[in-house]
Amino acid sequence: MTLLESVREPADLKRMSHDQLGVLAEEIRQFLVDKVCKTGGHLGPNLGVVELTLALHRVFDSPKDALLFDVGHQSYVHKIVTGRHGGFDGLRQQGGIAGYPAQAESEHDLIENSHASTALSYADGLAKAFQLGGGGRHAVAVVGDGALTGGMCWEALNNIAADPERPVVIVVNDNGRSYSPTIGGLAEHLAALRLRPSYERILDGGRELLQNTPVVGRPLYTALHAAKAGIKDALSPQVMFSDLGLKYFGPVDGHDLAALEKALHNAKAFGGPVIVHAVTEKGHGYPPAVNHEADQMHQTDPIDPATGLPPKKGTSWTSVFGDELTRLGGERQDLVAITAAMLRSTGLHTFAEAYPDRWYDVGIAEQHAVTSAAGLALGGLHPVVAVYSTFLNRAFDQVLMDIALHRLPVTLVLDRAGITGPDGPSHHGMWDLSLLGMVPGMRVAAPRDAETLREELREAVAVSDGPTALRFSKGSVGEPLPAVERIGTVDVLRRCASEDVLLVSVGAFGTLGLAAAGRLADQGIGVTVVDPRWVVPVPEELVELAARHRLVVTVEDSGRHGGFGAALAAALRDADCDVPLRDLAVPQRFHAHGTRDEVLAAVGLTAQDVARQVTEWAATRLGESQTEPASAGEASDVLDLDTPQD
Ligand SMILES: Cc1ncc(C[n+]2csc(CCOP(=O)(O)OP(=O)(O)O)c2C)c(N)n1
Ligand SMILES: CC(=O)[C@@H](O)[C@H](O)COP(=O)(O)O
Ligand SMILES: [Mg+2]
Repeated sequence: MTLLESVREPADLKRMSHDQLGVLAEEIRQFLVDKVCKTGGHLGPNLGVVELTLALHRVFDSPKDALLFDVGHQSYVHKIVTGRHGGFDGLRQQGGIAGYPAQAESEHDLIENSHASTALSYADGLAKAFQLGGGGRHAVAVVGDGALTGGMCWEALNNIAADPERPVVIVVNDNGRSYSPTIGGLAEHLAALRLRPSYERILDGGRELLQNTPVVGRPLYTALHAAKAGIKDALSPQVMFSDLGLKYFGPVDGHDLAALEKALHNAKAFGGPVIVHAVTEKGHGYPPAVNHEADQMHQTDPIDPATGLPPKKGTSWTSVFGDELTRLGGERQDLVAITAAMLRSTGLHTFAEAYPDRWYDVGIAEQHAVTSAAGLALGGLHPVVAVYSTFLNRAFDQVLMDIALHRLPVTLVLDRAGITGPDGPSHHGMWDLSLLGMVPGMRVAAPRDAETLREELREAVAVSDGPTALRFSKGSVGEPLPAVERIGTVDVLRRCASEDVLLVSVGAFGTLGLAAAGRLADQGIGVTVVDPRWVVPVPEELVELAARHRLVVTVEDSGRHGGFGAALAAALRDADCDVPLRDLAVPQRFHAHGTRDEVLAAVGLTAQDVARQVTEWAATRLGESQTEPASAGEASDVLDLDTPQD
């Protein structure tokens, strides 16, 4: 049995010698590479926190002490040492362990957030609860240098520092990277500090020598120590942190277990809010990750462990967006781009390479991204803010009150909209339509393929009297879905003369809508399929078209509450139209991880499910005549004109 297999709980770590822990760390690294190369996941971040996590579980007593991981993508080692190493073959897979902490998996997992910059706020709250409960417990938060660029961290620090006895231990895991390299003034401070581990080692060595030198040694050491303190204060955010009332320990080599334990023990004994600054390397110990040119394998698909290379994938929505924005950037000098620490994963890197002065990385700071975009627009520019759909949640008030209230020309590009899959409930982009549908003056487009993405992006940045947004899925963009006709802004994808059933497919669900219509045609049910293209506000010509049908069905990869179907139903009511409408959408609950297709199947959003639902509704709404399946060879009694071959 390997040492890794022998670890069932954190207490097992406390019985190990440092030599054994060194062997264990290497076993864990090999284990992570073996498993995550097969399943995909956050390989780089977790390779960087092996020693740190071992030290944390040796010094503190989880779950009596609360161990919190900001974002939580770097919690695989924590899962390994809390009895879950057997679950890694199913990592991020349906029914398998999550890629983030999960309360249902372990008493050691407290927060499953995955949205960055929240751990310090949880820690502040937990620490207050521990103080009220009689003390003796610590709230320990591991926060990355990237997460530390998020505004909530500074709100929390302000509160944590308010009480000199607040039992909070903040472990800054400083590897110099977010998804993108970490930016900003704080990053500069941390970088200045990062230089110091060697400086500390030199001084430690000098201390040894001088303290053993008779007569002159000790006074000389005292003078040097004073000089060090002066340099340290001048050089470090220790001044910044200590001015905030936080004791600073570090920087500590985040791969030196003994040094980490020493710093954490000092922090634990301090009795008030402290910061331990650990300097780590993302991907540490696995060169394909350390040297990964894009993001040090922040998040990787399944890869060949020997080469670190993933299998070839199709053209992504993200790359279509990035390329078209770069083309637009050559035509429009007023276009500028903003990322929140995710330059490449949102596809903005091509624009950034082409126009180095017209893009901004604001750190993991979506609220600032949106309101600074408002500032750029007030300055006469047209900003394009690219974020993942789920992270826009955080900046809703900024969209509402800083952009829309001023009717500013800002375009939000929401990647990973709809069900994303392996990252689980906090990453499914299922709230953007519900949120943006509430914003006065907001216009939202949902492209169905590469061509409509290019077209709708151009339409969006052409709007100058208010905000616009585009939303598209994670992954490959799929086959072209040509229209047979355009009515206003609405594209007809499949025409049925009977005008019995109108199926409205939103965005990438155009494929789903056409496949369902094909199944229904086989049953003699004629369906016209349309793509609204612009889904907020509901196009008037769509309301008119729907009013002419006997049954309207909408399908959308977004939350049902406040989704497109709900908006179309309201528009039909406002038009005094009582055509029955059925809205098929993502149920308003948290959906566990799995592949995108698995999660969609679990909520009935497949062509088969949609066809079955429509058949049932048609039977009740349209009477028997529409549901008599045309017998083999007999033409169905529904004329399907111009029906494209499926
Ligand atoms: C609000 C929010 N925005 C963006 C992300 C996407 N994201 C996940 S991890 C990450 C980088 C985190 O960097 P850091 O905190 O330094 O941790 P590291 O990966 O370096 O260990 C980002 C941007 C997120 N999870 N939450
Ligand atoms: C933790 C985080 O927010 C991302 O790293 C998340 O894993 C999304 O990754 P993709 O960029 O693969 O969608
Ligand atoms: Mg980092």
